[in-house]
Amino acid sequence: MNLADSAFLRACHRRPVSRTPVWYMRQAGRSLPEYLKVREGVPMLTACATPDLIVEITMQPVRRYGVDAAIFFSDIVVPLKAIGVDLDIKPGVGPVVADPIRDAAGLDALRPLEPGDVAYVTEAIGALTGELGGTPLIGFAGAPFTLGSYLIEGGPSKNHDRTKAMMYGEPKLWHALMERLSGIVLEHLRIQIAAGVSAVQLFDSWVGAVAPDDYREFILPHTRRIFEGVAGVPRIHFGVGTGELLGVLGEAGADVVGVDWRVPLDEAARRVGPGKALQGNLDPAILLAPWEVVERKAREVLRRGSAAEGHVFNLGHGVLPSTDPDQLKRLTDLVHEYDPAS
Ligand SMILES: Cc1c2[nH]c(c1CCC(=O)O)Cc1[nH]c(c(CCC(=O)O)c1C)Cc1[nH]c(c(CCC(=O)O)c1C)Cc1[nH]c(c(C)c1CCC(=O)O)C2
Repeated sequence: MNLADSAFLRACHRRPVSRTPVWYMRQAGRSLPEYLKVREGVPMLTACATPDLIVEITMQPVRRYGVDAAIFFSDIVVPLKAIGVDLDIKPGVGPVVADPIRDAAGLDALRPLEPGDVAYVTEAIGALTGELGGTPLIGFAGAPFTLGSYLIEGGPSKNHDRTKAMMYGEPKLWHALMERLSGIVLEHLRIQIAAGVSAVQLFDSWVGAVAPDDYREFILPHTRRIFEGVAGVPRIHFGVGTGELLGVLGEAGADVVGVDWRVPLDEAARRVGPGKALQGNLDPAILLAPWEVVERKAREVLRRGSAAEGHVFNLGHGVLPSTDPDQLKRLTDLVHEYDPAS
């Protein structure tokens, strides 16, 4: 099948589809026994820099579930590690940064990214596009706010206090940091597109912590620059807890807006405005409930999703590690059996 005819790319472009496309954030990972097996004894960031492992892990959920898109196996901190930022991913914790950025001198750690820094990414994407055939591959990057939060806080954070303190208290430093990160993110996405990905997703996972006016002032110019720089493939923009931000996210320039489970998709379509497809939004925790509950809730997502100009079925955030893979397989089949014209 021709890639451009894939249900996923058609839905991103708001064209009619014969079935609703589906993939899952974090579809590759700890809920899969075959993932745990190949990751045995291999640190996360080592796996992310090893083309054979990247290819195998990216393919695992495609083989098992028959999803309509693959997502490149990596992490949002990979480009930062690649330019020499001293960080690690601690199991059960997340990214931890050795020297958090707190002042202008800290910006020196962020030099521009060059293709040679992530040659393993280019190599793995080349191999994957061959293996995937007609299944699109999604490239991704973390957005400047979410990456900035890890760099400023030094690790995962509940309230992003230091991040906001810099944003409100030192706006010049904040914008300088966002500018450096935008440059790195933009280059990382361009490298992935040049290597052959069919779509890109910008993960601004923690941006729901910010009010709409502050998003417009402190973040929007930077996300706009990124999306303008990668026109040519569908651009997906995702964050958690963004119900109040959906309107302003719609202004950032993506083709598809990812929605978490807190806002039903028909309401999200109204908030985002015309000219966008939506992606989402089953609560990942629902997959821990009996199948009958999953089925009822998934049908509700599909029904409400039909109010959007295009709908890519997904969870409202990543697959939880304790998810039974059989539930995801059944869910994938259910979405495929649903008639989007009904
Ligand atoms: C915030 C964020 C991170 N990383 C990412 C985000 C944005 C998406 C989101 O909001 O979930 C993005 C990411 N990280 C990973 C992927 C793989 C692709 C996919 O979606 O299948 C993607 C898209 C692999 C991973 N990234 C990570 C794992 C688990 C580590 C492991 O398996 O050893 C995987 C499979 C580690 C990681 N990296 C990060 C966290 C919070 C964690 C979890 C820490 C933990 O609980 O163990 C930072």
